[in-house]
Amino acid sequence: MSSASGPLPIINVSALVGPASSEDRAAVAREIGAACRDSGFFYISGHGVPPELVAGLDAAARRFFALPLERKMEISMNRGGRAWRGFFPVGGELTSGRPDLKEGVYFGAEATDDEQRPLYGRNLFPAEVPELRDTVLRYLGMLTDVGQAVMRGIALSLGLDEDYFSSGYTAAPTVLFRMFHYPPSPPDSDDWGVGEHTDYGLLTLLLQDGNGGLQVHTSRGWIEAPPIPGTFVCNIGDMLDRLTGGHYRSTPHRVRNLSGRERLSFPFFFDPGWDCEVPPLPSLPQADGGRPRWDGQDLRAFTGTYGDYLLGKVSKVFPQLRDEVLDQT
Ligand SMILES: O=C(O)CCC(=O)C(=O)O
Ligand SMILES: [Fe+2]
Repeated sequence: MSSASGPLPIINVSALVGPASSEDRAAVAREIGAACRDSGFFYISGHGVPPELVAGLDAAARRFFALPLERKMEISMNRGGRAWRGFFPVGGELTSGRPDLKEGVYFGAEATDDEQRPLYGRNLFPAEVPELRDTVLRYLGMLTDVGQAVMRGIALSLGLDEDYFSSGYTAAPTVLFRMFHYPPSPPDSDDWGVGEHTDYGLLTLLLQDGNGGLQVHTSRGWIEAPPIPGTFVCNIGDMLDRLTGGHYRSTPHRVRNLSGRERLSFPFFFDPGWDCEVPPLPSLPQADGGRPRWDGQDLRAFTGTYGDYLLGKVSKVFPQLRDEVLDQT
């Protein structure tokens, strides 16, 4: 499969993060809207997340992944129960039914054990890398603010009030965070670190190390989304595609690590509240005339809450957790 190197826009979102004039916010919102209608992928700069925090996260994650497998298994996902937190080893996660060439740790907003819903609860942190706890929790807090800021721009770009999401779908957002380690793939490999997929919710904010490997399926074909220091890759998920009747694209992407080095990445998912239904916005007509999606799924046909949607997806990614999660729902 060929993949041209294609430019995705870099959008400075500082006017959405801090105080700014409504003209400056509207200008950023226009850039975001154009990127969402085009490939659904763009880079953000001016987000205000300190480089030391990013460097600290990378260093702590590298320390964790360098541990022997049995140490990492001490925080195995099997121990996270239906909170869906913890470590999974290489081959332990499926994308589109195939095992991925990566290992990782799932985190989310920190909650107590008595929270009564799946995919929510206490995080599992490794005893051997004590600094990971504060680093991850600080990062989650900052990225939640960045997520709200980008959603302000998305609201404005759709002609909505800038607080449309923060006072509704993201008043109590579903926040999930992962750190992934992709061992190097042989140069002739057919296997994917993450197979082709779209993300499930509203926004993904991805931090990747310097090794590259992310590819995005735009209307011009597969293009690379190389790492750009100081930025996050931002892409929109299925719920924003559904809300906008297909105007904003939830675009397929995939990863293969051909760098010959260990690749780390950190996707942060900023999604609607668990109990929210996310029907199409009445102000927008359907965009794509029923064009079939990459996986044949019809996003408009789904009924239920975002929690229902997410559980359906999770049970395909981690079949062994399905019974645990679904039995207790
Ligand atoms: O690791 C990456 O660069 C992307 C990961 C990804 O697409 C995902 O977790 O949804
Ligand atoms: Fe993704």
